[in-house]
Formats: sequence, C-alpha cells, structure tokens
Amino acid sequence: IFQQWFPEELGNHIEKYVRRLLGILNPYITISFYEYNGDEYERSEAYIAIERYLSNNSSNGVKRLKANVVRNSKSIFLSMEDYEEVTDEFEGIIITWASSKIIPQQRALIAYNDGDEKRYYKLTCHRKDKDIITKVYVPHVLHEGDAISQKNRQPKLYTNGKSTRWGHILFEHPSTFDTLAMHPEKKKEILNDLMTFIESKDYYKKVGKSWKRGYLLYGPPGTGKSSMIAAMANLLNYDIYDLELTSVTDNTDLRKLLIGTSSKSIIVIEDIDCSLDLTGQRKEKKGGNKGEEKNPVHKKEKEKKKKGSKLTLSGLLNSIDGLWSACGSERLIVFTTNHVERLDPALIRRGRMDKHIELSYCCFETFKVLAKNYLDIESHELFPSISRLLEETNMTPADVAENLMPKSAEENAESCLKDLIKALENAKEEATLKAAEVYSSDGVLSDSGDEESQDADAESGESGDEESQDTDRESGNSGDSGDSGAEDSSDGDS
Ligand SMILES: Nc1ncnc2c1ncn2[C@@H]1O[C@H](COP(=O)(O)OP(=O)(O)OP(=O)(O)O)[C@@H](O)[C@H]1O
Ligand SMILES: [Mg+2]
Repeated sequence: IFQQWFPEELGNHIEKYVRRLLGILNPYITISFYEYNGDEYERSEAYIAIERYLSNNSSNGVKRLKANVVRNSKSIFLSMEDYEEVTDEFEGIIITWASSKIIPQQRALIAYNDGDEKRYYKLTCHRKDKDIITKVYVPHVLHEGDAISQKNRQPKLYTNGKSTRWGHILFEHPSTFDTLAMHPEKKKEILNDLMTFIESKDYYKKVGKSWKRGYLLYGPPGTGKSSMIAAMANLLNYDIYDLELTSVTDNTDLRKLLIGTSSKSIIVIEDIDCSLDLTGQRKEKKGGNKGEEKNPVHKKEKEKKKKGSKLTLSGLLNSIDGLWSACGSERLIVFTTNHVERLDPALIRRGRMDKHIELSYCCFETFKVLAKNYLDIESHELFPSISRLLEETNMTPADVAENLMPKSAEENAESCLKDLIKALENAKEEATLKAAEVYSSDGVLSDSGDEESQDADAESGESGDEESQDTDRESGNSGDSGDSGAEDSSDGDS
C-alpha cells in the first residue's frame, strides 16, 4: 500500500515501521501450517492431522464446510472451506484456526497437487501463551489428528497409468490372513515377520537401514500371491502401490513414481519376470557382443525394443535401495513371479528382497483352511482320501477353492467335497497320461530334447529372441567379460 503513495524506498521504510508498531500493539501471534512444504511431493502430515483434528473437534461452529467424499465410501468427513475460522479451547486458552490459501500470480510449471494454490491453516493465539501452544497444544493436535486419520483410514490402491502420477481407488479386497490358505506354520512365520517389521522403527534407525522390507512371492499361477499382498495390506492398513513397470518409460520416471509413494504402503511389482525384460536387457548387451550384429533385422528389432523401454535393471535397483528410498520409510516392497529361476540374482539378493516366500500347490493343511472358509467344516470322513489325493496330485489353491464352491442351491458340503475328489482324480489321470506320452515319445521329441536343440541353435548365433536369451545366460555363466553397467552398479550397492 505504502509503495503506491510514496516513492518506493520511503514506502518500504514506512511499511517496516508500521509493521513494527502493529507488532507492539498486537498481542497475538500466528503460526501457519502449509499443505505442501517447499517442493515436497507429499501433503504435509501436520496439515492432514490438523484437518482431521479440526473437522472432528470444532466443525460445529463453521458455516461453510467442505465435504471430502471418498469414492465408494459410505462416510464423508467435513473440513473447513477456504477462509473459514473456528475457535478451539485448550486448558482455558482460546485458539483461533483459520483456513486460507495463497494463489500464485504465475502458474507453476510443474503442478504436483490439485491446482497450484497453496493452502494452509493459520493458528492465532495470545503471545503470552506461545510456549504452551507450541510445546503442548500443537503436539496434542497433531497426535489427535493422526489417531483420527489412522482410525478412519481406508487403504487405497494406487496404480500408475501412462503418466508418472499415481491414480487411486479405495482398496476393498476381502482377502485376510484368516482367509488365506497356507500351512499354518508358514503363515505364522510371515505374520510374525510383518509384526516385527512394523514395530522396529527404532531398530532400523539404530542399525542405519532405511525402514523397509522386501518380499519375493513366487509360485505357480493361482497359489495366492496376489491374495497374500491384499491380506498384508488389510492386516497393516497400508496403501498398495501397484507399479506397472511396462508403462514406466525410463529410470527418471521410476524414481518420480517411487518418491511419490507415501509411507505405510506396499509397493508391488507383479510378475517381475514378464513386466519388463530386465534380465533379458542385461543379456541382450552381452548377446550383442557376440555374432548378432551380423543379422541386421535382428539388430534393428533389438534396438527398437531398447528405445521403447529405457528402464534398466540398475535403475530399478538403485531406485529401490539407493538414495531415493531414504526419503521414505515404513514401506514394504513386494515382487511376485511365477518363475523365480528367471530372475537376476542381483534383484533378489538378501537385503533387497529380505524374505523369499514360496506359495505352492495345495497341501492338506492348505485344503483344511479352504474347507473351513468355504464349507464351514473342520473335519469330514472324506478328508483322508482328499489328503491322499493332494499328495499325489498338484492342484493350485485357486482350483481347489473353485471346486469347493457350491454350484447350486442343492449342493452341500459333502457334494462339494465329492466334486473336489472327482476333479483331483481327473487331474491325477491327466498327469499320468501326460507322463506316459512324454515317456513313449522320449528319444523322438521329448521336452528336454527340444530344449537341447534350442540351445544348439542359440549357440550357432541364428536364434530367435527367446533362444538368444539362453545363449546369453550360458555366456553369462561362463564368465563373459562384456558385462553391462547394471551389474557394476548393483555390485557398488552391495
Ligand atoms: N492360498 C490361497 N488362499 C485362499 N485363496 C486362494 C489361495 N490361492 C488362490 N486362491 C484363490 O484363487 C484366486 C486367485 O489367486 P491369486 O490371484 O492370489 O493367485 P496368484 O498367485 O496371484 O496368481 P498369478 O500368479 O496368476 O497372479 C483368489 O481370488 C483366491 O480366491
Ligand atoms: Mg497374482
């Protein structure tokens, strides 16, 4: 204002003195809590806690409220509209909270939140109460707010689409550790591991590790890998970030995505062996040193593939346990795969993937959990024959569960068990027939014979994509010297 009336320098002087004078006369102080601090990607935890605290404690006095409705959620929570005010009382002290926002004159180039407005809550109190407000009241508000949001928190499922931003829906998967069928001892071990993890904040700090834990879930399709991730999220009330690696174009994008995840979350990369040819890429390079350049078509194809996805194994490894992971804590990282043998050892070494969990075909113990969940029975005269059949046949829990589901209103537990026995017998018969087929054609065109011929092709350098991977694997094992940067960096990490 003063600059308009006076020359600029004089205006500044007058403004300074007026502010000082007002400061002496005004007995109140204000403290602002911003929604985003500096250039942080995450909403400030203090802001969120205050929002919850205020909506719970004093929204009655507010006329203009903002409804925060989460999709599919039956409940809403109300917070103050912009430029509203409420008062709170604490040990006889009156505190005023106002919600406000700063609208930037220039739109920021990169908008990381909704719009570029900078929202904040402003606390006003008497100067004489400053100490008690900052040392007692504010911590009390943050603590209460945290507790409320923790209680009302509904886990979210985030996915990355074509961009480097996460989109989310409410996570409402019914799978829990109770419904998860697996050997009780194994289940107990995993539960213990998870509970130890969430209680070990101080321990991780003490030993200088960032507070995260990696799980590798492997096993055939339909053995409960995805169900286990859902059960983990439900148990810990964590969000899930389902990272689709195929839509991440390069290492920078991956890093952006990983920093955009919040704490108390599970970062999931499903089918790590297929979602990106990470292992293949390292081998491609090695293969490239061999006779492949002779084949121009082949070379072009590979180059195209490389350009399409600049994400590398070393990028993934660095993002996961390098510098970037230090900015976040309390995170689980879960990889799933159907083919653990195809994964690069660097990816799954201990320290990155701390715990390897095999989910396998249904055993009798697993079946008992399913029978209890699906049919409400804990024992039956048919159980012994099912136990015997399960020992002789490989059937996934998904298939067993499917057979245990009543197909019509007339079906009861016994008929469902009989269905399962029939299915198990069929599976057993099929397996026997298949084995016999392989046996009878052995020497002519058996499975193993096929593979051998592929390897032979590959060695001659005329092979297709998959076969060349075999070559590469072999050359890698024989101590190939043309190693890629990926391995270097992972070595550096360890
Ligand atoms: N261990 C299990 N306990 C309970 N239900 C299971 C289990 N395994 C499979 N199921 C049932 O089978 C369905 C498929 O399982 P799930 O999606 O967890 O398999 P998956 O191991 O992730 O398979 P894929 O490798 O194909 O992703 C689930 O919806 C669940 O109903
Ligand atoms: Mg799955």
